[in-house]
Amino acid sequence: MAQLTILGAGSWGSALAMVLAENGHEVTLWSHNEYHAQMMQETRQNTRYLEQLTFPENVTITADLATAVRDAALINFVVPTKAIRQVAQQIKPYLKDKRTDEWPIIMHSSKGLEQKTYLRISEVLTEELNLTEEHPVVVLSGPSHAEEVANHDVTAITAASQSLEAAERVQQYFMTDDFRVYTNRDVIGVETGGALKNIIALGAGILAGTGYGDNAKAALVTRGLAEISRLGIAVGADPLTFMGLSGVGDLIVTATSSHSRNWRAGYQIGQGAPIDTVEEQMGMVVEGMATTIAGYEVAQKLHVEMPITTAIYEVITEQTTPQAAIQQLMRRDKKGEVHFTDLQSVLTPLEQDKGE
Ligand SMILES: NC(=O)c1ccc[n+]([C@@H]2O[C@H](COP(=O)([O-])OP(=O)(O)OC[C@H]3O[C@@H](n4cnc5c(N)ncnc54)[C@H](O)[C@@H]3O)[C@@H](O)[C@H]2O)c1
Ligand SMILES: O=P(O)(O)OC[C@H](O)CO
Repeated sequence: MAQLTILGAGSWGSALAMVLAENGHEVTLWSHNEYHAQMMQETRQNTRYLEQLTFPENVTITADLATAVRDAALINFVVPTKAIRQVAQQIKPYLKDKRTDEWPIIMHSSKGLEQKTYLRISEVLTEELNLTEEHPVVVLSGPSHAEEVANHDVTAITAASQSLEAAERVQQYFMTDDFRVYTNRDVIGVETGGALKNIIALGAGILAGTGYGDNAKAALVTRGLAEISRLGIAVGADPLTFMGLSGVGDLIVTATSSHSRNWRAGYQIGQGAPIDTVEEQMGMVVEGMATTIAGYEVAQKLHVEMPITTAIYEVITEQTTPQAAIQQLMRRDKKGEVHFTDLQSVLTPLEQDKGE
């Protein structure tokens, strides 16, 4: 059985460590917080982030990066997006030599876009770890609340990589009777779907907190998916990916569930909580706040129309209220719903670019 490492001992890192351990692998779970690591190693619980889980014996918890990384066959980054680059820089000295040693699979299971650069997480990892086409990143993404995975509820998820072989190895490591993994080649689509759905989940929480009902939620999720697809296609995603687990699947699970931290943060905003306190009060990462800013800025830069994202951006930057933002959205110019021909008009220039 393989030696596999998870970097980040929050709710998702802990749930994924459990999945791998239940498959018989030797798992090392790294926390950047020494006290937290020691408590988890002693009590075999992660009461701070995922209290229902008991770590199997074959999970070792450490705060020592060298121990975590040195002999790993797989290194899975599961830290908040804002910490990805820094953690990648920290592990660099302990990685094997790509030219001579067996190189570990580098993967991540986080969901976001880097602030200011708007890079996807796989791009940040590729940049920092000098990855090549021979060793591309694998992305694990899809509808998956850590709490439900910890409870052995049924989950289906996607492992995406430019290397089908690497994606299949990840599929093999993670797949259990209640954790089903599909492979996918569209890294751009899988990552943009996973990141941008957090914006819409935040919006769904805002709607619910403001008192709107199911019609509004369905409108938001459906038109939100149109926006996610539009931006995703503009950066090179396969449109069909947004119909899959990491697209509409993740949007449903996040925008319709009170398990979602993004939804809950939005709900508090809708209820009138001061915006600057919401993330801190949650005590866990709420990727949707930073992703809304990055998503809004990149849409502006690429001239992609994203009215819902813009409305949520204006609410969280306190330029407008949820009620005024919703009214503004409803009073936009009359539109037709997107048809296949519209999609073609987006795709054709992109296809031509690829051919040149
Ligand atoms: N929780 C879920 O259900 C779930 C499911 C799928 C994907 N994700 C994604 O996984 C990522 C991690 O989320 P989570 O739910 O585990 O978050 P969390 O808030 O539960 O835990 C975050 C972890 O990251 C650590 N951390 C914070 N700053 C750090 C830093 N600078 N360096 C190293 N570690 C740091 C924290 O100590 C904590 O252990 C996010 O991108 C999230 O969107 C979460
Ligand atoms: O709790 P959230 O909102 O961070 O969402 C968790 C996962 O991304 C759902 O797939």
